[in-house]
Amino acid sequence: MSGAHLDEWQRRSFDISSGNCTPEQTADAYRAHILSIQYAWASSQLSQAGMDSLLRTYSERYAAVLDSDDPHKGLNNYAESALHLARSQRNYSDKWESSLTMERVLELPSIQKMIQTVGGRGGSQVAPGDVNICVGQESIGNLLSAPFPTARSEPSIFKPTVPLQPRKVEVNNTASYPTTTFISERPRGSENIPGNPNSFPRPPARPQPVFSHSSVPSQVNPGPASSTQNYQSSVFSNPNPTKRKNFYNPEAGNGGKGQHGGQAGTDQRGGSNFKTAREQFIVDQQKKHSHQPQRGQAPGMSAAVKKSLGANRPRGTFSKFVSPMPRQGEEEGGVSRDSHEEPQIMDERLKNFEPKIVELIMSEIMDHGPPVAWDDIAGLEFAKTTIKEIVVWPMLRPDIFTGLRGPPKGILLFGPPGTGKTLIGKCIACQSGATFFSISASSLTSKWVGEGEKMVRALFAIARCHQPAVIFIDEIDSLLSQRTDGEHDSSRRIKTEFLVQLDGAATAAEDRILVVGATNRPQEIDEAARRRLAKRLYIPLPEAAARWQIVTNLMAREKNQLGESELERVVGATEGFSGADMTHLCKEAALGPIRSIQLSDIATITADEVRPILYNDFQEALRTVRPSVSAKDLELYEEWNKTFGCGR
Ligand SMILES: Nc1ncnc2c1ncn2[C@@H]1O[C@H](COP(=O)(O)OP(=O)(O)OP(=O)(O)O)[C@@H](O)[C@H]1O
Ligand SMILES: [Mg+2]
Repeated sequence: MSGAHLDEWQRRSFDISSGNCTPEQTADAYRAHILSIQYAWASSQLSQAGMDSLLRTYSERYAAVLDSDDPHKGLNNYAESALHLARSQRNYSDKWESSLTMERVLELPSIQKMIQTVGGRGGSQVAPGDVNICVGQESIGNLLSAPFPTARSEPSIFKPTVPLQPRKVEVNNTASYPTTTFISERPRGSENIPGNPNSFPRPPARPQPVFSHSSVPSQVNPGPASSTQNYQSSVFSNPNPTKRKNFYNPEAGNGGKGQHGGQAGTDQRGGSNFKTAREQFIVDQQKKHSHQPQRGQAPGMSAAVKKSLGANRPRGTFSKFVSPMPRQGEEEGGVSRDSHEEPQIMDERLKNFEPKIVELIMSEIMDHGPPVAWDDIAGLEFAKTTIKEIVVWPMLRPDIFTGLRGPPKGILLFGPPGTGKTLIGKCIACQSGATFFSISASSLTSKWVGEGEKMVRALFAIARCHQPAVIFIDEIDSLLSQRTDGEHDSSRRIKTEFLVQLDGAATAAEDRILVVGATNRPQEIDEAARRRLAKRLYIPLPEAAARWQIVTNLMAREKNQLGESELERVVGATEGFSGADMTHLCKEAALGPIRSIQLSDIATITADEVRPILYNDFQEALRTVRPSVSAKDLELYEEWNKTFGCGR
């Protein structure tokens, strides 16, 4: 380095090390050092290696002073200056401020020209309300360009013979010039916000908005009718009417009054997503109903639509009552019923029932669970055929199932536990297409004396309103067990009411209500009820073919290596098993591959690596799964079937 540079360098270094420098001076000194180093290198007074070394040293020291948050040693101004930089950035959230002021706007050439134009046409007659100037994005251009050429061609507009009233304009008389000017400074983007208070601040003493459609007829001295219309049409000949309206007539969106206000409101809706509360309600209702599930049924089975009727809704103290009544216009027989629910009117036949009870019954309507097809029920061919004959066909062709061919009004499915009685009930619900009520005995028995029989009456009344209907009562023995002397009066009354209703349903030929009861204790059913459940179908334990089908159906969904002969051996080993036992056995066997996995691998093994189900797994499972129906029990069922059953 040159001598001068070195002297300067030394002086600065001395200053820094003296300890008398402020952080600002230290930083300056280091910055000067860095510049000197660069200068020395650029003028070949310093080698590259020396420059690198010195630059690194002094850059670090300089940075240390800048970033140090010790007020005696550092500036700690890095973040500050960054924030300062950030603050300087203009962004859209900054409030936009126009450079136009009240005073300056009058100096604008266009304003001057306008003033001259008006003045040249006898400006003294121009009332304050004739000129409105809005300083904003587009409004000034629109106002200045649109109305005045029109005004020139139709001078009557601006030369009213009757002195004009102070009118619908915001007046700002800051200047001595008689023309009334209203200047509004708006933040950018506020013009599309209806009712935005920023968009048009108005002094309270002047309640009418500028160019308000609704205010024009009432505020302006009418003059010639055509004048008013021309005036308005020229004012609103904006290529973007919606925008203009939003800006000038914030009330339009709120259902502006009067001819123009109404129109503006309509236009605005057309241009935006605004909906009235009623429109929104209708849209919501349509959406809701378009998602309402319909019962699965064959095409053409419109008569057999199952309504959910509120069964999907969670029940609670405050849950809204959904009337189960058929809608107006719905045919009595339910033939033209569709799934579209609308607010329903109370059915005459149900007016005597408490809504609470009706709702409770409606909540018992079987929901549309996973669909069950007839083929999902293994075996039980006789029962299935009979039920189809009694339930499905008469529902489809009520015209030919009349008179003696009329179907029975009551079915009893009885048999050992786990043989598919409830499954058949679900299948009827899915396949018959009738309104399906699934009632458990417990829902009909209430702790309130007298409620139970009301429930039974309401149940049948509602079913009558929703014909064709199937009332499925699982475990019917608990509801219709034999009446004994010692039993409680209320349960006795429920039974009696049930029998009466069952009788009514059975004798009313035109009613299409079918009661299906299921029980595994048929011998406990009251004899009067037994008579009314005329078709008593035995649901026996599955035979070999049915067991085969159950295993095949279940295994089809799993990875397995079960050969034909092995399957046969499984079927042979499960004599006396119910359908539920077979399902249990398959579940147990399916766990075999999982049990064979090492405990250490269970967390990491992929589903594909799990081995298929083998015959061995069934053998293992057969060690733990036993039939749930004893031979003795079976004899009782066989006996009862022989005595009361309708099977062959
Ligand atoms: N015939 C069958 N075909 C296919 N699966 C069956 C059959 N019978 C029973 N199952 C299986 O057993 C399960 C229990 O059947 P379900 O509930 O219908 O028996 P249930 O006769 O109503 O018994 P319970 O008298 O104890 O009420 C069914 O979910 C089904 O998986
Ligand atoms: Mg059952």
